[in-house]
Amino acid sequence: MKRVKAPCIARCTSISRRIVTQNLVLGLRAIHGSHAAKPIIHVERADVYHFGSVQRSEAIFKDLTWTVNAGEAWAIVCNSNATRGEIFQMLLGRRRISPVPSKGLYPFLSISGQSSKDLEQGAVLHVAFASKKRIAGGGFTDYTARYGAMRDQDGRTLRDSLLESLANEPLAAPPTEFTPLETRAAHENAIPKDQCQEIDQVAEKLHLVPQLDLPLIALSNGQQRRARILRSLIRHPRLLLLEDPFAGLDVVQRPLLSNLLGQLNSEQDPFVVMELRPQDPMPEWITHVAVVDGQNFRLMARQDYSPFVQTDSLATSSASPVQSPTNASQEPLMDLNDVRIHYGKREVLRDVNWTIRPGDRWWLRGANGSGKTTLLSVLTGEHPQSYTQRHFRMFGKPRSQVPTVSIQRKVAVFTPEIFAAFPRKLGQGAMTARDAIGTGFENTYSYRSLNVEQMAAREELILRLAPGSTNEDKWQWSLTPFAELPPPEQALALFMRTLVAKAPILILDEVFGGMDDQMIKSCSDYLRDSIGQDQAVIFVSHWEHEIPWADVQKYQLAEGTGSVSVQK
Ligand SMILES: Nc1ncnc2c1ncn2[C@@H]1O[C@H](COP(=O)(O)OP(=O)(O)OP(=O)(O)O)[C@@H](O)[C@H]1O
Repeated sequence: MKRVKAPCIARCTSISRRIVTQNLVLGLRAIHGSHAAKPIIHVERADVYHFGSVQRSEAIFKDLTWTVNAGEAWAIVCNSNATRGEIFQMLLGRRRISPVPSKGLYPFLSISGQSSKDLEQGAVLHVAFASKKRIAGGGFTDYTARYGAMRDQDGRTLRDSLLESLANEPLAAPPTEFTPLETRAAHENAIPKDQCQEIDQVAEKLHLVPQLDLPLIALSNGQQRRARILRSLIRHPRLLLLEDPFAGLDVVQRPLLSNLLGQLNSEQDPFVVMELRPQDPMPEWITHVAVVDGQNFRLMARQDYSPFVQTDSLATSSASPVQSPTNASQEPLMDLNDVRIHYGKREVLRDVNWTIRPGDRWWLRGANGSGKTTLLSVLTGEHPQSYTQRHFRMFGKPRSQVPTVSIQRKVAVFTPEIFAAFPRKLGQGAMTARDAIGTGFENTYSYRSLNVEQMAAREELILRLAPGSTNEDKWQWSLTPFAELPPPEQALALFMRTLVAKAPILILDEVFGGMDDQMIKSCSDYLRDSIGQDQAVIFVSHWEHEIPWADVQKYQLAEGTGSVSVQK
């Protein structure tokens, strides 16, 4: 069994005592109130609005009727950017429902539905991964701190943060008639005896045990996503709402997580409702699908659902895939020999040998935590250890002789970290979509004025890729404050930011992760047909169907070891 730190046990015990008292009170109240099986979610012929809107024409959804019963497994698929996530916002009490459901939004909780009381008690938990529209203060957050010389014992670990969230947030919703008998008994007696033990158990199911005692900041993107699900599960919600749970997960983790969620839902502990992207494969265990098209909400049995897009390779659907030019004689843009990155004794990358030349099209692959982001931070010069590599040349010079500002102009980057960190200020000093795109010339994060040529390059890109059917629509879109755009359109703007300066190297890490099908198609077409033959592209994705080129060189990071093999 996993080693448990002594302070952790002490903290666990006090947390447990508090939870036990809370659960006894809440549990008895809910069990007495429960009758026959009641729906989990129930809305009937309701219109859904943002708070403050009154006109029926302003409704987000009209005539919404939806019932989720125990024994069913629901997925929501939203085909429109404007309404993505809105169903969950409604379920979280952040939208006005008219008329208010007479038996509450969650009849199974036996507590008045739309009041935030049951939500506060942790009965319904929501895990979303798309960036919030705006963040506190709206400024840029430095995502490079994790590349610093952090040792395993430094900083707040994942385990610390889980224990803190248990201590600070109310957990353990009241048991209901669907709560399994053993769980109900546990609620009534003295549960949970050892929160630390439970953290270990749930972490094992999510394949996160090795990460529990790592600094939180060190977790990779896919590890962080699973850690957020872990954080929710240990709080014992009765209903778990998950938005895009499979985005950013590698090919091994996706089915493992899907199986776990299917099992939890079938055990009704908790019930699970997911919102999936149209391009996501539908898990086997889903029995019902709700498709959101604009204001309409179409309900269907799983067998009647036909995916909006086929998950065939985008590359093979192209009539004329662009071939990489024969470029072996060209001077390398980047040349890495025996690159090694380590944190104390923890070796994240070793023996990395990679040559990137003009015109290359690379697909960088590897499991969650295999070191892709770390390797990219070496290529962008952001990783402090990029200076100390003995054999790392960029643009014909040793890395230590190339100023970071000059690298920023030559390497254009989109990563989930940049997407999350990009400033989302509103009001005075807010950037519009076109301002955000323009920051790509200097690869900065604040507004810069552009020269005439730069403005022309930006306009061309906006007319080609912005949403909208007319040039006027596209122009108007570009004037929208960046922070006001739905997350998929923010991703599109940051994709354009990467393209605008026609940098010699483009790094596109999970760039299509938050986009809708139409955007993916037009961005993919652009990458195939419109980027320069001399530009090199490094494309990172866990989804083969996202790769734009039929003819792509593959660079594989082997899981766990950081050793590298090259496949062509
Ligand atoms: N400062 C640090 N200290 C210790 N370990 C670290 C640190 N930063 C990263 N790591 C570890 O390095 C490994 C590689 O992380 P990285 O983010 O590069 O993975 P990745 O391949 O990009 O994963 P994902 O597909 O999930 O994005 C992870 O196991 C991570 O926990």
